[in-house]
Amino acid sequence: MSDRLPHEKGFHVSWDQLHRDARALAWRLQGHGPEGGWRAVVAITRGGMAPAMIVSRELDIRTVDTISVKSYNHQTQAEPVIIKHPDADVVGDGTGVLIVDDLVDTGRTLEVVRAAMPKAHVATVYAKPKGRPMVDTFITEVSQDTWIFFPWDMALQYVKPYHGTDD
Ligand SMILES: O=P(O)(O)OC[C@H]1O[C@H](OP(=O)(O)OP(=O)(O)O)[C@H](O)[C@@H]1O
Ligand code: HPA
Ligand SMILES: [Mg+2]
Repeated sequence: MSDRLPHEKGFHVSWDQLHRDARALAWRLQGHGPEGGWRAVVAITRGGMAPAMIVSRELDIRTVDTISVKSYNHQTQAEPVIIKHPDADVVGDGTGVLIVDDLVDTGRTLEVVRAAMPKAHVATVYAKPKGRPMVDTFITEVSQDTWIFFPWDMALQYVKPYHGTDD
């Protein structure tokens, strides 16, 4: 985690917001594939799976595969390694393939994914400035010192009312 901290700000994303932003991503991608259209979606597990489901539903892409990149060993960042590849028959050199992830931060994950599928189109819902050059299409940019909290990592909880507090 070391080079991902500290984060001054938090950007909290609800399921509803994620759904709308992933739909906006699909809208932006529609009709922008190569000749013949988008052939397949490859989700970067695990965070890319929910956005990939929404994008593939909106664009009616039935072929969906996954790529799994392991970047962290306990809490130490190591060189990212692909521990599960998508089906080679599905992706080929990546032409017409949409790679989907929830966000790009430093861009290290996408670096290895792009190297494996150089001709694929990379789309993320959110992007931070450092990793932005690794993405072809995204929806919302947040600053590098912002931590994005996704709905699968959060729960609704009680918040104390303002009254009765000193300031
Ligand atoms: O641009 P980077 O600095 O490489 O960071 C972005 C990646 O980090 C997170 O995944 P993580 O490796 O934490 O795994 P997860 O998706 O399984 O939560 C996020 O979902 C992106 O895939
Ligand atoms: O801002 C973030 N939020 C959640 N997971 C992440 N992985 C890298 N950066 C982030
Ligand atoms: Mg991830």
